Amino acid sequence: TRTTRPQRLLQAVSINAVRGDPDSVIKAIDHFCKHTEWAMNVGDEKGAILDLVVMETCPSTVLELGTYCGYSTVRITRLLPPATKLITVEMNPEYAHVARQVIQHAGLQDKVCVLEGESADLIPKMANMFGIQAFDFVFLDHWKDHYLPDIRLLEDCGLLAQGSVVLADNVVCPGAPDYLNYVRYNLKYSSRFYQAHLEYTRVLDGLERSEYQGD
Ligand SMILES: O=C(NCCCCCn1ccnc1)c1cc(-c2ccc(F)cc2)cc(O)c1O
Ligand SMILES: [Mg+2]
Repeated sequence: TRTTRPQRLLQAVSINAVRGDPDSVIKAIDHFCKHTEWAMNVGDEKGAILDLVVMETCPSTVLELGTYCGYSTVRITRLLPPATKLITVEMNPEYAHVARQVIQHAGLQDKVCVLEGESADLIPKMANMFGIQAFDFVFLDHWKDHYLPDIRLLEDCGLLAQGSVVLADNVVCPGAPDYLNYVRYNLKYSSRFYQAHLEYTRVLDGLERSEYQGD
């Protein structure tokens, strides 16, 4: 049977990227998506904004919702100091399997935990599972209609603290209008928009950075 797009992306990584070198993994995926086959990674343009927000946040606990093939997982984790941990949630087992191999190729497997399952089921268990209080940085890149319910769930589970930064991909395309309305007009958040383009295209898109102001 035909291979899947994530499997073809992984093959491009295993052929073109240097084991243990996260930047070569990122470059191999971007090259594959620009020249061979589009895939829904955050990409290089929005990825550079993601890098800046991560670096200015200096997080010690990170949550990503929506792993896909692990591109943004590698982008974020390569910037984290040694003692930090990144938890990433993927409900599609096939995506999760490819992501683990991409993350391993980058040599970052010891700093990443790929959780398979629904974010709504997993979020309430995270404090106990990992012995954490709050996440310093959250990257939203899963189903766009789950952004709002999941940020509310993170609040209700006490997993956001004053200064926690939530960065959301695709707030223009495909869009997350209910989420944008919530973070922009709710006094619990200080929010700003970063205009960019849909990965590997000229279609308008952007990221929304929302800082939790505390309860
Ligand atoms: O749907 C997206 N991501 C979620 C994938 C499934 C997540 C599963 N999951 C993981 C955890 N819980 C649930 C997405 C889509 C597009 C896009 C844009 C234009 C277009 F024409 C087609 C597609 C671009 C992105 O950047 C995206 O992120
Ligand atoms: Mg996305």
